[in-house]
Amino acid sequence: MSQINTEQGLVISGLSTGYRKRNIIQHISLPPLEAGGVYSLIGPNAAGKSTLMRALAGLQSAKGSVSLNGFELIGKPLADWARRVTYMPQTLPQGVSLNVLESVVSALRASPMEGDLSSQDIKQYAVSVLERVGIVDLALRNLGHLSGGQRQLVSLAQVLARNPKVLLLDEPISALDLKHQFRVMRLVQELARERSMIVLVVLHDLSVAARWSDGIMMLAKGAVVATGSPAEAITPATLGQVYGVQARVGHCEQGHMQVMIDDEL
Ligand SMILES: Nc1ncnc2c1ncn2[C@@H]1O[C@H](COP(=O)(O)OP(=O)(O)OP(=O)(O)O)[C@@H](O)[C@H]1O
Repeated sequence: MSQINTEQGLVISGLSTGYRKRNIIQHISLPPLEAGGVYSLIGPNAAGKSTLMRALAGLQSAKGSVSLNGFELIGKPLADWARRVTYMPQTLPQGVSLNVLESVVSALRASPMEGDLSSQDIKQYAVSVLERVGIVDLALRNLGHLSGGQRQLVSLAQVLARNPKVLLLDEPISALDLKHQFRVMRLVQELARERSMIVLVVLHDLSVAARWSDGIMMLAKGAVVATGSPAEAITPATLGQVYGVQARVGHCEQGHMQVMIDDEL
């Protein structure tokens, strides 16, 4: 049996998961993810990022250890995960006949963290979350009538409203324009700090990942290839090995890391 783990943060150790006929994530261990930190999970298509995220949300059976502040989650009922971890999947809500505000309220009502809030309090809180995400003007619009980017912002509001200890975001800015990408990443970082939340986010834009992350986990073929600070994990060598590209890593005038691709290898 596993030892009692007193380590703080989210600790992933010897984790394996996959599908009925195929193991995808192969016995991975990561440095602890700390409260208040934003961590990016990066890697090529089909590396296993979403599979790992679903396992960390308790939505897929897994072996090994996932512990939060010493509480082992593997083997526990979904309710134990849901009290601590909220997951925003890659796919966006479709054709739901709710308006935006109602959809955030119903996400809150479904949340085990709702507590004893009155209906009025829940609604006010939902409005404050829409304000924070910058979409309060969409509050009364039907979800089914929104653009892809607007729906992605609503999904984000739904998960942020639940105020989890661990927030898992699977490609949360894939449908957003440049300004909204920036705004969402800044908001996610601010909320992680304010609420001492652990955020793990899947991103494909490595310059964005480098700019907003406290730590990077680079995954390829279900295994961890590099971890550490953005500068430690994102290098021409790891980019060549994992993505098969000839890349340069530089810095812009403001000092932010920039990843540039020169060619395929
Ligand atoms: N429901 C499923 N049943 C069987 N295999 C699956 C299922 N979902 C994903 N896979 C397989 O698991 C592997 C990892 O997929 P996953 O979606 O985790 O990758 P990813 O890194 O998130 O990719 P992307 O960047 O393209 O979103 C792929 O080979 C995929 O075909």
